[in-house]
Amino acid sequence: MTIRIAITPGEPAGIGPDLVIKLAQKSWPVQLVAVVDKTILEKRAKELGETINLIPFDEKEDAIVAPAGSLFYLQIEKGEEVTPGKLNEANGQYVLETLRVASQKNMDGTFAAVVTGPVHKGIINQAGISFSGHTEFFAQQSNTQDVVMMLATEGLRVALVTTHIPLAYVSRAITHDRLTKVINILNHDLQTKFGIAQPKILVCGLNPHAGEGGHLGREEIETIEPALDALNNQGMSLIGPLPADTLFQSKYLDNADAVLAMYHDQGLPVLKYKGFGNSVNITLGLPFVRTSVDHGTALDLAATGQIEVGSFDLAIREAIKLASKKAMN
Ligand SMILES: NC(=O)c1ccc[n+]([C@@H]2O[C@H](COP(=O)([O-])OP(=O)(O)OC[C@H]3O[C@@H](n4cnc5c(N)ncnc54)[C@H](O)[C@@H]3O)[C@@H](O)[C@H]2O)c1
Ligand SMILES: N[C@H](C(=O)O)[C@H](O)COP(=O)(O)O
Repeated sequence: MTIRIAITPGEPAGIGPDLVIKLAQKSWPVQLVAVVDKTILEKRAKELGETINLIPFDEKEDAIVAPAGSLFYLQIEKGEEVTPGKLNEANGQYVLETLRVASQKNMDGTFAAVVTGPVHKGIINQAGISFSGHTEFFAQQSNTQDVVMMLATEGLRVALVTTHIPLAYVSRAITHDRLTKVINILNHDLQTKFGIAQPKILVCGLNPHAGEGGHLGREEIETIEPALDALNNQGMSLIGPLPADTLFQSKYLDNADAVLAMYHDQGLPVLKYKGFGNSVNITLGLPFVRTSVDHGTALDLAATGQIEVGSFDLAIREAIKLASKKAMN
């Protein structure tokens, strides 16, 4: 059976439409369906000097693969005309609607996965909608209490305890309960989605030098160590809390399956330094498969043709892999 995957191009003034147009130039072994206002893709294709044949998606028909240069689309009306590189809050609601529809149609089984292009969190908030990221939005849409953001590149996986919150809130968000839930999801998904029987997870401390025995912060002693001890006693292989500044070296990473960072900019700069443009963002713990790019809207490059498509390509390939595995179980 042919798998169907939803694609949301994200912020229309950014490079999301360009990515979709470029990747539709090749053939895929699944039915890709862009959840989009088709006029955005038509206009951007013209600006890029590319051609794309857009086919209306009918969910009642059997899933079929589109030939190279063609792409199925599910129409969502945009707010206003799009100028490449220029954010317009009048399209904030449109962007969210593409995500809402993709989420709902993953929940009802129409699609086997969703691959998201980059959105601009700021402009959605400026449109009056509180939004911190796809990860949190899809969790809310699917009524999932706890999900985990994990980015992966060749040789490194980094998952996060906290995601899109101000640094000032991080310490109080790292609780025994949150750590336990995140680690359970990470451990479970490494086993079931990535086939690792006994995942080895390196866990970062929060403070410099993992708190230096309590002299540079006490979260390690009071919260992180007790949570890791309890989970290790249940049979997990968690190592830490380790100083985050020295754990990203092959001595530790070669024997590990993932690193768990306490906050966004503790783990992701390392991951992106190693593999920016060749990494994928995977949401663990959701009831459906969701992957995404490792980069943002790159407003400066919209409609220039100067973009790298590696991360989006990888995000689609990873979604196909994960959705195929899920379909077989
Ligand atoms: N998956 C997502 O939705 C996602 C991910 C990261 C950032 N963002 C959002 O994107 C917006 C802009 O963020 P930013 O400026 O920090 O990061 P960015 O990734 O948009 O840009 C950082 C730099 O990388 C370059 N770049 C990014 N993607 C590229 C590509 N595919 N090919 C070539 N060059 C590329 C840009 O030109 C820029 O110089 C923010 O609103 C942020 O929240 C969204
Ligand atoms: N934290 C992600 C990154 O730095 O690549 C990015 O902001 C996207 O997050 P969502 O998938 O939750 O939108």
